[in-house]
Amino acid sequence: MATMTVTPKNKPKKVALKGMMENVMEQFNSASDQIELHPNIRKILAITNNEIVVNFPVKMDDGTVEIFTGYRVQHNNALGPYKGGLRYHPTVDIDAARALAMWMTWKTSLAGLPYGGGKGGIKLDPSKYSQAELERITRRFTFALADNIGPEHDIPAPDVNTNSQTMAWMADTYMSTRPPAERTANQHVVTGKPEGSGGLEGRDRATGYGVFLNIKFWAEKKNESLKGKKFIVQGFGNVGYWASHFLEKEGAKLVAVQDASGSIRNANGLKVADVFNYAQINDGRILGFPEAFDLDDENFFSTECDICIPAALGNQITVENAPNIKAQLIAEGANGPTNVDGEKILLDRGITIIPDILCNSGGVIASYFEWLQNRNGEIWNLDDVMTKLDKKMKHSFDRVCAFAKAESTDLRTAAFCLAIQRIEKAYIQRGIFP
Ligand SMILES: NC(=O)C1=CN([C@@H]2O[C@H](COP(=O)(O)OP(=O)(O)OC[C@H]3O[C@@H](n4cnc5c(N)ncnc54)[C@H](O)[C@@H]3O)[C@@H](O)[C@H]2O)C=CC1
Ligand SMILES: O=C(O)CCC(=O)C(=O)O
Repeated sequence: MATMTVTPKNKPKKVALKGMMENVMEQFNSASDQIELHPNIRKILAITNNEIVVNFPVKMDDGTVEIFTGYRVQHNNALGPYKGGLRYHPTVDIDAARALAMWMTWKTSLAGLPYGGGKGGIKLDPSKYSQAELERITRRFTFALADNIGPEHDIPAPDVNTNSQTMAWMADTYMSTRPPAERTANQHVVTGKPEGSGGLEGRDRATGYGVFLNIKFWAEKKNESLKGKKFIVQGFGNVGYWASHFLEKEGAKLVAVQDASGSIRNANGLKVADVFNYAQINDGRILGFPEAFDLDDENFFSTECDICIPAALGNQITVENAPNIKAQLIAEGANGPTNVDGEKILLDRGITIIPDILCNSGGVIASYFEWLQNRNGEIWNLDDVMTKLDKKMKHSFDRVCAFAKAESTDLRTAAFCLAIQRIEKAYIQRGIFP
């Protein structure tokens, strides 16, 4: 099934992206204290390597010119090229890009990939632009970034409101800036491309599948079945939809969904494919789905359920709603959906959180497979992709759980410790910081 076209919210909702940098720094500092990170390496990892901000003009359909601001933050490349998505959203700014780039560094490190971390995007509301305008915006942005990205330097991918079409435009524009003999050899400048243009079969579902796998591993550890478990999902785009799809296949029941248009619920279960199909013909919005009741956005997270999957934006679970969450498990599909203060409340209440850098790492792992496929001139099949993904995710899950148990700490701190330790080791091995 294709990735749904998603339009951003059209009504006010609390989205406090401002605190994302403070959150990721608190998480980093607490893990660094725990592992007694080398002070020099701590200094390096606490800041971003490069921050690229570009203002570029684009001609609109009506002939006027609009200026857009795009960002690419390259946090760290000690383990390999910068890697991470590009987001098109009104909340994109330098602070959000910095925080998201840092999370990418920890995510790629934890997953054992030969990558560092980067992230970026354009501050814009894509619902206000035609497809032709979005294509021109993407191509101008890529052209503006061209000297700062590259298949062995910085490799963007899809994120909120970007998809395989966006990546195809980016690859095409980037390749056109290279000398003729090098053009097609550069298609792995981005991952998440359409399958006909170097993309990997399975990259579309990889993040949601990875979220599902983490939930399955958690249930197996508790000797519980997912059959009949109730779950709620915030964000019904690429990640939220696919996570729901795989959970439903395993017998779990979707009981509430929230997207940018609003929230819906049905305690008897919402059919994932029906909600998806409804949104497809409704500008990507779930609100108004006939077999559901509307739900106040404020009450979404307090819906009765076993599993809660935030798969939209950052800072969604906070001190305001954490006390009312009913789920036993938060599986973070989004990046930074739980802020540090909200997390303390959840942990005190005995709720397990599978942290973003572990839970949603299926996407970047599949991106790595796509990059290898392009680099080696291969075409991988879906079965191989899913099997390899499964194996890698299980390995990460087990390592994080084992570390958390051995150190009597929570899963996020464990994931951060493992991720930072791998980077520390690389710096030390190079002999730069005796
Ligand atoms: N696409 C990928 O492969 C990966 C995505 N992620 C993260 O997962 C999250 C979702 O990404 P995608 O599914 O790719 O994006 P998407 O653009 O496909 O979907 C985003 C969804 O969030 C909803 N949304 C937006 N604002 C909202 C709000 N204020 N309240 C409730 N819902 C809202 C949208 O309506 C849409 O349903 C992001 O945090 C992203 O960084 C993480 C790893 C990989
Ligand atoms: O696939 C990728 O390279 C990165 C995806 C991403 O942006 C993320 O994991 O947050």
